[in-house]
Amino acid sequence: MNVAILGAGAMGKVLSGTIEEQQDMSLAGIIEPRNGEKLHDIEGQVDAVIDFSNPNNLEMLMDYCIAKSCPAVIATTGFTLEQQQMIVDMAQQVPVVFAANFSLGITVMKRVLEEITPILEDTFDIEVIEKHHNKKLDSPSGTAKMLVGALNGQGTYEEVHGREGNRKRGKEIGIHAVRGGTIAGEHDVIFAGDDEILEIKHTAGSKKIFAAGAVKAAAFTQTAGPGLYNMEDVLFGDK
Ligand SMILES: NC(=O)C1=CN([C@@H]2O[C@H](COP(=O)(O)OP(=O)(O)OC[C@H]3O[C@@H](n4cnc5c(N)ncnc54)[C@H](OP(=O)(O)O)[C@@H]3O)[C@@H](O)[C@H]2O)C=CC1
Ligand SMILES: O=C(O)C1=N[C@H](C(=O)O)C[C@H](O)C1
Repeated sequence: MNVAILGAGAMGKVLSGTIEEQQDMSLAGIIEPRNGEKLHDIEGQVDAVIDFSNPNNLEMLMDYCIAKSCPAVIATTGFTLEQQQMIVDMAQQVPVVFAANFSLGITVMKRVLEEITPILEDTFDIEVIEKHHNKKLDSPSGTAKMLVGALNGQGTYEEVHGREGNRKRGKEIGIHAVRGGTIAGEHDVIFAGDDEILEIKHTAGSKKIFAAGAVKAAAFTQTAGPGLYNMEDVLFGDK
């Protein structure tokens, strides 16, 4: 299959290397919108577009994928609620895999959190700490938001970002974003109880894990009908 990449930044470059290593995949093109390049500039067959770029490029991605009936793998984070709705609408017409994190470890971590949170939530305080490189634009990370969604499925907790000031801790989940150096991505969920702490933590050793997951997602779209899918669907076949 021929895959186009939207975004020639850090992830776009790692992903192009990963695609070139695949036996049954080739790179149809890598598009950098900041240089005025457009998906429609790509000549030849495109079987899926993988987007690791910026929310500002969503309209270009939608226009192209709908016009060409081309599946999309959306890895970009930091979309507004309105843009997330645009992705839902787009998925009525073409297969879309949309996930804040394409690693196997985080996909499993989300499942683990959904399982254990109901057991712990009445007696343990929950805090989320994420750490990323100093080039990252959006905070907190898309993954942290997704994990908080799993922790706070019923919406019973106040979500407190970067706590400061003087007040007692309430029924809340604290969310903290650290930025520095070249950290590929770390997500730590802390359940703190009386005299005991349970931590569930994922550390990305490099950006390659996200590229590998995105390639799996692109392959998944080739046999999927129009619809919105996540990494659980890709890795565990939930749909
Ligand atoms: N779902 C997942 O598993 C993962 C998701 N991501 C997400 O992928 C996205 C890209 O990450 P990464 O490659 O590290 O980021 P980079 O900043 O290295 O690359 C982003 C690309 O998008 C371009 N871009 C940036 N701002 C704009 C803008 N305002 N309008 C148009 N284009 C823009 C950049 O151009 P320029 O260089 O000129 O700024 C660059 O080419 C991020 O949203 C990140 O959170 C990252 C890793 C894993
Ligand atoms: O920008 C990054 O680098 C990453 N972004 C994603 C996010 O916002 O969660 C996924 C991963 O943590 C790396």
